[in-house]
Amino acid sequence: MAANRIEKDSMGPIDVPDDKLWGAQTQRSLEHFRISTEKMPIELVHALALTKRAAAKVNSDLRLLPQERAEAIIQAADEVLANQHKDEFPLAIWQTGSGTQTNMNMNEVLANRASEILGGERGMSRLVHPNDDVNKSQSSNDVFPTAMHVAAVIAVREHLIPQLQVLKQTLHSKAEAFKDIVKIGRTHLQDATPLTLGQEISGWVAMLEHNLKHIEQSIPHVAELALGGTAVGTGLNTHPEYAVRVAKELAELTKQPFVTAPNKFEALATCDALVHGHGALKGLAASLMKIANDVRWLSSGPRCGIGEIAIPENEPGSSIMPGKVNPTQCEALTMLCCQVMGNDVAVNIGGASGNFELNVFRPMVIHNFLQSIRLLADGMDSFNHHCAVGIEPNHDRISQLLNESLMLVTALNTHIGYDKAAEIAKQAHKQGLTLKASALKLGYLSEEEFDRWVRPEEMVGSMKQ
Ligand SMILES: O=C(O)C[C@H](O)C(=O)O
Repeated sequence: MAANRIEKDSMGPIDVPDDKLWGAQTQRSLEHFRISTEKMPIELVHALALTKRAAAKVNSDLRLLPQERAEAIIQAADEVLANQHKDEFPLAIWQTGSGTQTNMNMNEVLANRASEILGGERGMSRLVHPNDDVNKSQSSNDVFPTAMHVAAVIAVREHLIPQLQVLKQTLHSKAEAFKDIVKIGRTHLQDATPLTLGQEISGWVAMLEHNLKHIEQSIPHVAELALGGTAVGTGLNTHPEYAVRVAKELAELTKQPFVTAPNKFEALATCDALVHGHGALKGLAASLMKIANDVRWLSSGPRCGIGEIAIPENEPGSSIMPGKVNPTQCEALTMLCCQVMGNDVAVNIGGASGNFELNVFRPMVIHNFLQSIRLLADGMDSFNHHCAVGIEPNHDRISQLLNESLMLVTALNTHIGYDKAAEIAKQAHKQGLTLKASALKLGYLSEEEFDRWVRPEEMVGSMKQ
């Protein structure tokens, strides 16, 4: 057991383990919110350290904070960014809705560590104050939303978008490689007219292209930062140049397009940017769900399903059925898409529930947002490497199903009319005949006409993928 020291806040003294850098408010939160296992995500902790670093620099430049103290805070923040203090941020997502306790957790850790860097000690005789120095020109109400946006933009641009581009490229190569393979189409889960496998996959690629655009279009709003609004958006206790300077500093530190929010009241009172951004993530989940479902249906079998494509066989599928292999990557991807859609509902309800000057659903919103990004990015990476790259056509099965299909009859519409063509198809289906045999039996056309008119490869149109 580590020894304790006494830390104090406005509520009075409280014991804190001596080996920890956090202070009284972190300790109170730990004791009052023993709720579930979800902790503040590391991406958010890092974004908060970046925000504190930027604020200390700008406060020092504006001569509001002694340079020596600012440098110590910056060094402490850099240590957090280098994961040297990763056990110092133990707080639950399910805490105050403004994120104040996590903001104070960071303020306390940086103040105690900066004090040590300056040759002082941690605890009540520290040389750096959590509120007066580390939190200078700030309120949780502008700091926490800023850290949320910093974490979200970095996660989207550095983790999600690269994986989305890789999967899109893999599917594009498949669409090109399979552009001449004619197969039967399906609508309503019933046989329809033919298309090429390349055309079918090109639809998936176009879906991902649209998803990418929707996600990119959501970034500028998320790149607006609340910092400088302080408690209610008015900027009380800040220098007039602070908001613009601190956003610029964060943009330089992260190489991301951050700007100060033009309206701090909106930035504090809502989570609209993340609601909109998560909407784009939800859209991606909807697309991935359709793609993964199509892949597993097309690869179903191996003997008794559709079986038009083969996918990599990665691991045994069954503990009881020998030799069975399952489309497990599709299953993982569709499951995580469900989770992202659920997260979207939670983000929407949280975003819709702000009151007056502040939205207090923030830890939940950022927890869901970052989880959705991790799920989608890792999920696409896994699906790409262990499934999509290995998709191959099963030529025999594709031509078998194509030639057995009744909807090739659609090509006869323009020659003998819909009604006679329908009669041919229905008779073929009822009597188990091929289309040609049925057509000849009804006497609506000659064998030579059938062969000339019913040509699947000429039914796929000129739609390029
Ligand atoms: O923690 C703060 O800076 C403000 C707090 O969220 C509040 O508005 O009560």
